[in-house]
Amino acid sequence: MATVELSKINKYYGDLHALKNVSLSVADGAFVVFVGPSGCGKSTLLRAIAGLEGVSNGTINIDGQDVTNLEPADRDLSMVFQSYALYPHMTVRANMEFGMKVNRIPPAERKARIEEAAQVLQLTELLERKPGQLSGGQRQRVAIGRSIVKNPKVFLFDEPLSNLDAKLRVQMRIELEALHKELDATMIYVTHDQVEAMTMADQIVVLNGGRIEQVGSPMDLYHAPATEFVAGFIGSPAMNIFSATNALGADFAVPSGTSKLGIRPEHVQLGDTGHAGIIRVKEKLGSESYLYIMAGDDTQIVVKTDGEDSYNAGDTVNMIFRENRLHHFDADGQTLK
Ligand SMILES: Nc1ncnc2c1ncn2[C@@H]1O[C@H](COP(=O)(O)OP(=O)(O)OP(=O)(O)O)[C@@H](O)[C@H]1O
Repeated sequence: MATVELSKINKYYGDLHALKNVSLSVADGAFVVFVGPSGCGKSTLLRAIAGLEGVSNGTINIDGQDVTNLEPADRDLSMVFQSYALYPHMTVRANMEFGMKVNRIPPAERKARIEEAAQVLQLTELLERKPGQLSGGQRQRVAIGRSIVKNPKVFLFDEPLSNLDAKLRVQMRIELEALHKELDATMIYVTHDQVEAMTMADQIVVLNGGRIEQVGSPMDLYHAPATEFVAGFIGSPAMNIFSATNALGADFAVPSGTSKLGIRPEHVQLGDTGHAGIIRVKEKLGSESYLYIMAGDDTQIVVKTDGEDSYNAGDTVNMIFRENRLHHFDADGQTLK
């Protein structure tokens, strides 16, 4: 277990400024998730912590030690990749043992660690199989097992669940959360799936264009996004964001300097009075539905309803906005307090 401290990290790939002055403190035992759109620098930042990628300037401390110029193998961390990166010709046991052999862990200790990890990850029956004889989820568990047996100070995960089908992804997500509690380990996890971020993280780090946009607990980010970008990125379906000066926005009393307004789909209700709109599309998800409503001025508002509602595409409806749930953004995309 360990803390991770990043201080003013910059990374250039030629002219491309991929990481811009990134500073971050990861607490001992925290589960921190990096999210952001494709190309925002998530993987680069994780690989920089791992030592797989050098930084142009700035420092990385793990457990109080400056590791900025250390080789990956000397940083005492382990990384689980999207591709699992298992050795196909080796059994599960040999895959898990390999790193420990390199680190000269004695055989009895290796055996004990493998058996313990196999039990936690339900791999005991599979230890003598080769990766080709395993399902995707089982392979992923082996990749995680290989990390656990190394007993690292910090676990790094680079989109480890994105090759799994939806059901298995949810299962593995829950297993990883349980594992985090059981090991009490510091974990840093990269994903572009904001549901994974919301459900797994103690702290979410939202990256945008190589910069940290906001750091906070999932609920902080959901309820108090610091910027329009975070407001639009966290939450599914996304927050409705519309101009403060169009026909819809002009109806609200807003703080001076407000350029745009935002409201989450569950904070708009349908009733007998309110802003009129026409339902363009209704998406039925079973337990809930999303109504895509045209509210004039080309403003589309998404409203979340329960799965039992009787609205249909083409219906005219009235929307009631819960004004205490409105978010106000200035012209620079900053949230107005
Ligand atoms: N080896 C490299 N050489 C040059 N540019 C790179 C290299 N690796 C990444 N980049 C660029 O750096 C930026 C950040 O890339 P990075 O892979 O960290 O993004 P990401 O947020 O992980 O994206 P994704 O979700 O698509 O994996 C991108 O513009 C990318 O094209």
